[in-house]
Amino acid sequence: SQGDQTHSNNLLNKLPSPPWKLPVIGHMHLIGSLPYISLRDLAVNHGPDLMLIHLGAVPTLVVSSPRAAEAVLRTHDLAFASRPRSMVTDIILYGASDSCFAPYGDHFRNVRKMVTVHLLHAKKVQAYRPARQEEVSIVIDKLRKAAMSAATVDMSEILHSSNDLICRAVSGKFFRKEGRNRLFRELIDTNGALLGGFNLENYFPGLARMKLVSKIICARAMRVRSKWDELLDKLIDDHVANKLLLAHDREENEEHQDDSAFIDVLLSRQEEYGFTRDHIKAILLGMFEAGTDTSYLVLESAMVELIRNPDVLAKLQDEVRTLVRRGQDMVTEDDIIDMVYLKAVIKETLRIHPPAGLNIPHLTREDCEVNGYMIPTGTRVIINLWALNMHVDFWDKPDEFLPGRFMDVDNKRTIIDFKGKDFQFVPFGSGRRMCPGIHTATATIEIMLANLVYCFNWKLPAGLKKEDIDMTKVFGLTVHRKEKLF
Ligand code: HEM
Repeated sequence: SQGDQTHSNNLLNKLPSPPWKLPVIGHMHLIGSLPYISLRDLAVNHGPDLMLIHLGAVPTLVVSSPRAAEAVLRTHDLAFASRPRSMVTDIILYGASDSCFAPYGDHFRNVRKMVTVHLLHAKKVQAYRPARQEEVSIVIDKLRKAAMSAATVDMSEILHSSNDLICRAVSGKFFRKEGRNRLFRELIDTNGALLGGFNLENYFPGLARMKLVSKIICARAMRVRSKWDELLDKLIDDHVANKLLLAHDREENEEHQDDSAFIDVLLSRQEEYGFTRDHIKAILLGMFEAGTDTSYLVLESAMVELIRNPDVLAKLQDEVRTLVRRGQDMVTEDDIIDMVYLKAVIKETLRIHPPAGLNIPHLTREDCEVNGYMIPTGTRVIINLWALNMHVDFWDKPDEFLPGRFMDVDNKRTIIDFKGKDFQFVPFGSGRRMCPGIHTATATIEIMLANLVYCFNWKLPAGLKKEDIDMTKVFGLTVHRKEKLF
């Protein structure tokens, strides 16, 4: 009601906020092409912990310090655990019934349980070991061929195929059938552009209510949605048809490990959870969306940093090559356990290049007091994960790539965890909305990176210096490099 709105605005107006707010667009003109950097720079002067920013007509709380992030993601986790809805998520994600954009409630808890208990828990991640090894060896073989003819390789393209690992886990071994992997890639890219970024309709709800504008937005989203729909329907039908066959195979194989694809697990528990076919599609789509681009971007950033920092690359190769038994063709996951420097390099990559610079927006479910300010129900909240990773109170020379900062004094283990407890470093978020894919992601990144540096020595194409690597980034649901890495 009008009264609630006024009450809410009165509370929000007490928060620190940058001046220069304009009519209609609010602070929008202050946000550059990389919002996490613009927002950090604004926060330094206008709200180092909490800052209110008006993006179009929508007031948004921006959280920029580890202290404030802890208050929001841990102390008041439950109050901050919902997600804002938008026309686009409603269309593309079947009424936001997936695991990423579902508002907090019974359905969300159900989906989250399905995802954490049956799809992404540590044991399941273990069961995918052979599949990971196989997918990594496909990449290594491609590189061996290129190396033999001393050809320049497009690393962005090669590493993009680490997405195949997730597509395979989600949809089964035969995802390459009929060029589906290529279609996945195309659709995931389009989704990222639609769901992430600063889409106008999210910030000008008035605009979205206008018939013509909403027609245009809907048409764009519907086009993507119908392509997904077709692909997911085919996948589901295939799997239903194969179910009997699979059940038979299972009985044959007593030593069976549960490496069945997410889609099969979902279908086998559909009734138990009361999921509709649309729910299943939304959950599958959410997994493709959240699971694919992220790991590949970390790998690409890691390779960029290793090329820019040859001493780090040498040290990493030394560790990996020492710990792998002589004569082994490839690194296995058993070899990785003691590779401490490898883990430090991955952490430092996640710190400087978190694939999600800002987390997925949260929405408050009730009025809640944080740091002396009352945050009203229904407030949109962004946590600037990148700003936490760069915070000068917590990091020495934050701009420099120094994996050693994550090693303990004896070089025996890494320090500062990314499991959501050290709030200066939460690249996976923390609390009820924390990334459930953390084990899958780390397993994928570790085995791929270890093999890349074990099997090959790396340098830039002739004539290119490391200063020449273009570090320009592009912002969407995830943060991409503008130029490919050769
Ligand atoms: C390096 C790789 C990855 C990073 C850095 C990452 C990071 C994140 C972040 C920051 C969030 C949002 C947290 C929040 O809103 O507070 C998130 C959510 C999520 N991630 Fe990941 N992620 C990665 C890989 C994966 C993978 C491989 C999967 C699945 C296979 C996955 C599945 C999800 C899901 C389902 C959510 C939504 C959770 C919810 O809303 O309850 N992620 N991730």
